[in-house]
Amino acid sequence: MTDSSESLAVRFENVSFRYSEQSEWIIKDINFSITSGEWVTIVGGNGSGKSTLIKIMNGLLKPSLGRVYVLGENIEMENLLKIRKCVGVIFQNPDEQIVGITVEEDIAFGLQNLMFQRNEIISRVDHVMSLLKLEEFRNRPVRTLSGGQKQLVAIAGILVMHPKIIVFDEAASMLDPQNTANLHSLMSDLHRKGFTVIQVTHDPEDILRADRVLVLNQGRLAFEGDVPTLMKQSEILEDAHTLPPFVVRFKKALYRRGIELSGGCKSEKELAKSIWEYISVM
Ligand SMILES: Nc1ncnc2c1ncn2[C@@H]1O[C@H](COP(=O)(O)OP(=O)(O)OP(=O)(O)O)[C@@H](O)[C@H]1O
Repeated sequence: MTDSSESLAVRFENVSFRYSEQSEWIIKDINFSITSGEWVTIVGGNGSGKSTLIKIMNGLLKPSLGRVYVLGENIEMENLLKIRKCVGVIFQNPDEQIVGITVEEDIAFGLQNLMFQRNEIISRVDHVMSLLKLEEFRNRPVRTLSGGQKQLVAIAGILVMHPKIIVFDEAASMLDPQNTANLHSLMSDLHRKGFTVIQVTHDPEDILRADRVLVLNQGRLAFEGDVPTLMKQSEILEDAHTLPPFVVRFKKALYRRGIELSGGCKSEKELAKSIWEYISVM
């Protein structure tokens, strides 16, 4: 069955999920849409259902109730392979995604499985290796790499498949600051090129990069909207065991001390400008 609005990357319609008929509901009657090309960040406390939601999104789990559409198509058994090709997910633990012996073999695995031409495989693998600065590891056995290096290999293995929707499920959790910054710039690059980027994160600063944010609280969708709207209701984040970004906490702390800053505070630069304007008229 096909949904008419193919400009939507993902649509959840009244989706509920539980792992077995006897167990508790993990996802509770969730509705949302993600437009193609959007950057959506999903936050929420531990166990709030973020990874479960992602697994439903790429067909790894079937919703217990409701419907899920990816690029206009309802996820069904018959189109699972197609859906998984469209939605590339980079999970938190790279060991779950590593399949080849050497780095090069691991990255090429998905393409080989789908019988891509040898020249195409070589060109795509070379491209992602250079993008993620993995060339020096080309012939290394993956098991000899560090956690962070394995994570980069897992990311390469997804990017090489050219998915239209790329999900980063706490993908930076094993990366050092340098590689985290590289990953953020890669995500921005993918977003600029028109890919749909979905990020699951516990880092409050990531919220500010998103076009839109979904907040999960114990399996319910507590908020769906843009960053400025969420920042005006940052208690939604706190209720969902998630810290608001530093600039919001700082602005609030000043407010409690009687200092009310005007202007937006989407970045530290904007915050500094608002403080400058405040003290300039004192
Ligand atoms: N395979 C499973 N079988 C049964 N329950 C599960 C399974 N996987 C997850 N759960 C439960 O589902 C709930 C949501 O888990 P999920 O991993 O989706 O949360 P999360 O928001 O991604 O958490 P975190 O931030 O800690 O990674 C948790 O209570 C978890 O114990």
